[in-house]
Amino acid sequence: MAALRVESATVRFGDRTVLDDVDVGVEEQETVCVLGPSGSGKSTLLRAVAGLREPDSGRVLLDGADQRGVPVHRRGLGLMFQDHQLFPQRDVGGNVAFGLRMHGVSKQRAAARVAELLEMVGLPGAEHRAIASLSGGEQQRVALARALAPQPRLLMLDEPLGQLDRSLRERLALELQQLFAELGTTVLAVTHDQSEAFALADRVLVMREGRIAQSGTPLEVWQRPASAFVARFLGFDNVVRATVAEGVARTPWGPIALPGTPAGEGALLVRPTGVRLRAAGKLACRVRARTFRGDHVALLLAPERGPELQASCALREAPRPGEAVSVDLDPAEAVWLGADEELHPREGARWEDGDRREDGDRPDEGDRPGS
Ligand SMILES: Nc1ncnc2c1ncn2[C@@H]1O[C@H](COP(=O)(O)OP(=O)(O)OP(=O)(O)O)[C@@H](O)[C@H]1O
Repeated sequence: MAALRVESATVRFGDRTVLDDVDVGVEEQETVCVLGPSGSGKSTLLRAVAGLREPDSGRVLLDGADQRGVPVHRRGLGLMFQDHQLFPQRDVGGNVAFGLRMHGVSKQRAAARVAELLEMVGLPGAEHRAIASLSGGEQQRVALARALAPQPRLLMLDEPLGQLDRSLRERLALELQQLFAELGTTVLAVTHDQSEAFALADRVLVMREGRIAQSGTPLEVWQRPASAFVARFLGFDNVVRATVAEGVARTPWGPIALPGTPAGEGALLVRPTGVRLRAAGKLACRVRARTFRGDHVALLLAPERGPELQASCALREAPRPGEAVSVDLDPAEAVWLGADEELHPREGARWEDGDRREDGDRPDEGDRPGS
């Protein structure tokens, strides 16, 4: 039986439908991450499961039992929400013990459990430290220990690592994944950061305007985004309209062989790794910008025809901004995204012209996993 099942949940605020007939399942010991742009309904879904906002229609089942009318504190959940901050007047131990004492655990047993939990989250012996003396990352660890303390049947995390800088976030995401696996914790987490979701999750749900746009393992979603929306949300910008006939997609960049794809119009993604620099490639381009990403270089190319292209190449062969290059598009790195999607330009595009980003001093440039 699934630990959590959300069936046809709908939540409205006034005449706005914020959660629209959503179905979600989380299996025992599974970590599911809900991902999506701001305002897509992620927190509302979590709040509906927690009982902070009853759905207007549909059901929330925990271990098979309908939770309608069951108050938040009787649902057996561990909550680590942005609006559930630590108690600043209690020390670390007092914060972690809070839920235990509420459940009537004796002082002595609570103290032993607190010590064990602080050890687990990497803060051994921190019981008597003041909350104000902790760094952001340490506070997140204490909040996690507090949520885990009563051994919840479902741990719910809302932007668990949101306040932290990127390198700490990635490290903690990996630590959390290991911890949840060791403890056998069942987790439903919300984040708008795909690298965090992909590091943590057994399965990701991508939300769009109150609905589930895609559900799958991180690898499935990464390899086969279900729509232009999901592809762009993951940071893939090489998405264009194309027409397929006889196994060939006609794109503004030229034809790409897609054997077996049914004829029709739709959206096509070419991954940056599929834009190959060649001595005599079929598509001439000028390099508009480049960014160093550790083990490779991300290029922004202005082709002689069609929209700009993101490309990825090795450090040693990276051309300079302004240089003329030519590319071939590798059909093995092209994904047909289907016919039913209008093409939205992605919000907040990060590219800028010229050489400015060459020094790689902008830490947020590395946040598209694998791109
Ligand atoms: N109590 C409320 N009253 C009215 N509208 C609300 C309320 N709570 C949320 N909304 C609206 O519902 C929509 C979805 O909000 P929600 O917080 O679930 O999105 P989200 O995906 O978690 O966004 P973010 O990543 O910014 O936290 C938003 O447009 C928000 O303004």
